Amino acid sequence: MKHGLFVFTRDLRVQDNQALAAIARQVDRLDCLYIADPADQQPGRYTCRGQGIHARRFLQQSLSQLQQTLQLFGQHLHIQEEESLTAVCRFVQARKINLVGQSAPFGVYEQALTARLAQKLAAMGVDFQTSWQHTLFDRSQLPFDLTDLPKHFTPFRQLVEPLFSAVPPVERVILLPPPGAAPEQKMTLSNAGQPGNTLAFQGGCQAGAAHLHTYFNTDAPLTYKDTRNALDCPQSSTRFSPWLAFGCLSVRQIWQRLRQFEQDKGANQSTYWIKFELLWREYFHWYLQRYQSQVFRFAGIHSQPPLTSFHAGRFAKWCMGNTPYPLVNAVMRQLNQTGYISNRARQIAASCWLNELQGDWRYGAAYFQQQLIDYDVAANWGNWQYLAGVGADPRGGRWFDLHKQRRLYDPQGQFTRRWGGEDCDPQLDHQDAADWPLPDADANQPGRESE
Ligand SMILES: Cc1cc2nc3c(=O)[nH]c(=O)nc-3n(C[C@H](O)[C@H](O)[C@H](O)COP(=O)(O)OP(=O)(O)OC[C@H]3O[C@@H](n4cnc5c(N)ncnc54)[C@H](O)[C@@H]3O)c2cc1C
Repeated sequence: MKHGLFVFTRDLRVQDNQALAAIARQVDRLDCLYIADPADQQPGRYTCRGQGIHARRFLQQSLSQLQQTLQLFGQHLHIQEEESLTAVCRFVQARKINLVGQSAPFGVYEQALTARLAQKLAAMGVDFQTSWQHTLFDRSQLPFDLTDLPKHFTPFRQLVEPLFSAVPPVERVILLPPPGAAPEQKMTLSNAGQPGNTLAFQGGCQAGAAHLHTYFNTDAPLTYKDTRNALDCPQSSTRFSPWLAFGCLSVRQIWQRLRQFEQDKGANQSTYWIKFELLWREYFHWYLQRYQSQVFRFAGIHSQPPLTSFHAGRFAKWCMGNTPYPLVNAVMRQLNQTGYISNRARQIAASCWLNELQGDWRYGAAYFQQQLIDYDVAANWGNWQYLAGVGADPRGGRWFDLHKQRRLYDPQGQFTRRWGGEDCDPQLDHQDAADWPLPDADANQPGRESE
C-alpha cells in the first residue's frame, strides 16, 4: 500500500493541478496538507510586517474553498501553522508516508527551502516529486536555453508567440485516492481578520472559476485593450491576478477559456492583448528563473545601482498616501484599503517613489509585496526593476509625468476624490528643531545658559 502526501503551496486548486494529479496517480491513499509557515508573517529586510491583511484573508478564504472542493472528492485538507520543513517531516513520520509531492516553487527562497526538504526526505527514505506548473509553457517548450532568455520582453514575445497553439491542455481531475486519517480539528489561519470582510475579491478556486466564467460571459474581453488602463473600474481589466497569485486558477485555465471565447465571439486586438499581458507574466516568471537572487539586488541585472536612496520621511508619506501628489495619494490609499490597484496605478505610484521621491526601488517593491492581494514575486520584483531601470526595460527606466497621467486617467478628479487623495501634506520634506536647531529658539530654552 503506497501512502502519498500532497503539499499545497501556491496552487490552491484541484482542477489543472498537475502536481496533485501526478501524485494521485501513484498512490493508494493520499493526504493533503497546507502549511502556513509563521515565517511568512515576519517582517522582511525592507518591511515591517510580512504578508498583509488582504492577502492573508484571501488565503484564508482560498483554503476554506479548497477544503470544500477536496471534500467533493472524499478528501480532507490538513492545515498546519508551523515551520514548513518540521511540519512536513513530522507529518510524514506520523503517517508513514512513502511519497511526497508538491508544485515546483518559482520563488528563490521557496526553491532553497524545497531543496532542503528534498534532502531531509531523502535521508528519511521517502520519495519526493515536484512538477512545474506556474507558467503557460513548460521549460522544455521554450525555444531557447534559459541562460539565453532575451533581456527584453519584445524578443521573448516574438520567440514564444509561434507556440500559442502548443500551450498544454488543462488537466481535469476526476478522482482522488481516499484519505488517511481526517484532520484532528478544522483549522483557520491566525491573523486573517474577521471572516465577513470588505475584500473586493473572494479567495478560492470556486470563486476563481466563477469569476472566469462571469468575465468571459460578458463582452468585456472585446474592449480590454481600450479599457485596461482605467484606474478604478472592475470590468476594465480581467482581475484574474489574485486567483493566479494563489494558484486558485491556473494560467492555462485562463488561456483555454480565452481561446474558447475567441472561437465563440471572434478574436480581435483586445483578446490578443489579454494574451500579450499574460505573456508579460510568463516573461517575468522565466526572468526570475534566469536571474534568481539578482531580481532583488539594488543594481538588478545590471552592474550600476541607480542614484536613488532611502528617505525615511518620504517613504512613510508615500506608503500612507500623504505626498504632495493627490493622484499618487489616492492610489496608495486604495492599495492600503483594498490590496488591489490597477496596472496603471501601480506604474504611477512606483514612478513617483522612484522619480519624484528619489527612493530606493527595493523599498517600494517590498511595500507592494506586503500590501498587494495578488503579490507574485516574479511579477512584482520584475516590474519594479523594469521601472527602476535595473531590469528588462530597453529604455533604462520609466518616468510617468504625474500631470499628464492625471489628465489622461482622472481628468474629472473622481478617482482622486473617491480615495481622498487631495487631503494631503503639500510639502514633501520637513525640517524641525531636531534636524536644524534654531539658535535663537535654543537660547530661550529654560535651563540653558548662553556662552
Ligand atoms: C510596480 C508593479 C508591481 C506589480 N506587481 C504585481 C504583482 O505582485 N502580482 C501581479 O500579478 N502583477 C503585478 N503587476 C502586474 C500588473 O499590474 C497586474 O498583474 C495587474 O494589474 C493585475 O490586474 P488584472 O488581473 O486585471 O490584469 P490584466 O490587465 O487583466 O492582465 C491579465 C493578466 O496578465 C498578467 N499581467 C498583466 N500585466 C502584467 C505585468 N505588467 N507584469 C506581469 N504580469 C502581468 C497578470 O497575470 C494579469 O492578471 C505589477 C505591475 C507593476 C507596474
